[in-house]
Amino acid sequence: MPSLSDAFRSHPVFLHQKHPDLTSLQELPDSYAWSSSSAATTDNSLQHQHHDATADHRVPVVDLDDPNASSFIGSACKSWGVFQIVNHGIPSALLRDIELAGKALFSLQPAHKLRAARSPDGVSGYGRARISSFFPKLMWSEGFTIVGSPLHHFRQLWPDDYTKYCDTVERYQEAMQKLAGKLMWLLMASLGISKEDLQWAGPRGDFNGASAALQLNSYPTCPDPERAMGLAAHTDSTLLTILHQNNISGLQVFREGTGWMTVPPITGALIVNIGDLFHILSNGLYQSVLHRAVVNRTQQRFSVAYLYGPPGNAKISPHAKLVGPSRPALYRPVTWNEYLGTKAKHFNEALSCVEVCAPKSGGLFDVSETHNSSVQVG
Ligand SMILES: C=C1C[C@]23C[C@H]1CC[C@H]2[C@@]12CCC[C@@](C)(C(=O)O1)[C@H]2[C@@H]3C(=O)O
Ligand SMILES: O=C(O)CCC(=O)C(=O)O
Ligand SMILES: [Fe+2]
Repeated sequence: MPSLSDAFRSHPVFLHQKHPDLTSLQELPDSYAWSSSSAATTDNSLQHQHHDATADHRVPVVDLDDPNASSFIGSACKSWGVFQIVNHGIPSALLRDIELAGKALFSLQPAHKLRAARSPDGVSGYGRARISSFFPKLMWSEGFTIVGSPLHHFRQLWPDDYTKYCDTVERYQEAMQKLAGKLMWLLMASLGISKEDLQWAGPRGDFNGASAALQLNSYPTCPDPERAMGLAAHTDSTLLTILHQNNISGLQVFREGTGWMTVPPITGALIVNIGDLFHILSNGLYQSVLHRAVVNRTQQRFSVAYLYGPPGNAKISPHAKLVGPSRPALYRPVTWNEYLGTKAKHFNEALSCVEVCAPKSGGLFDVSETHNSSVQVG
């Protein structure tokens, strides 16, 4: 069965590995300047959105212990594509431990971190975001991707001390896998899809064989945050992503008609966002949300994304229950690896690459405008 580690073998992404020590820079180098003036007031402004705090303008928060959680999640997905969850069952000590592991990793000396550098055709390891190759400017962040066991890379980083960090990552992966399965069924229930209707979830409906990547992100303090970009606007190529951010804000989601909205940190809450594969599965009913991370002058920010996808051999297509004479299937079947390959080549156009027919502008499910506009540098 193809594994996630094979995804980039035929689509290597070449990024110059030399990473300056961002923490030592007093001024923003031109190679990191996404906008020319710090007084950017256009739509692409990198500044945090100042919005009124009415309920419509806040990312929904769902209590997973609420008996109506599934229908709240359904409405959140239709109108936002993202929501925060509380009472999710992940112990706060585990969230703290994974954050400490990330902090320890990113505070190693630059040359030391490169011992665990990601190779161009590999998926795991230290480096810039994969999407960097699509932009003329560099992002003010560093990342570490883990698929499967971190043992090999962690041994390079901490020859005497790797077991405790491996243990944290394993516990985190296990807890996230369970939570992701639970979220999948809440999402399915909100669409009227039951266990019998989803073959690839396995006979017990536990999504055994599902694949995932764990992405640790660090956003060092930045001397000129209004002109820099932490992580450029993108959608995740996942079914869903579960994100833990430390108590420093920076994540923004794009909302049609409103623009960029900050997702405020809530202690102990996790953020869930819909990815492109769920967008396909739901036949466009739940749209994958465009998001980005901005940086700030005074506090280093960390985030941990659990990028969850189907088993390697599963073909994801619009679910039969969501397809009918008045609603034809909008996307063709794809495996996760095929989709990651398409993303590696076409980035934010990947979703339109798997559309069944050419996008019709102004159509009910036409998201191409949002996705196109995201690649512009402001
Ligand atoms: C399983 C995945 C999903 C990946 C690629 C691969 C491993 C790393 C993931 C991310 C994490 C950071 C944003 C993103 C856009 C990136 O550059 O690397 C993600 C990408 C995707 O969602 O497409
Ligand atoms: O750091 C964040 O808030 C966003 C991270 C993200 O989007 C990702 O890792 O895919
Ligand atoms: Fe993301």
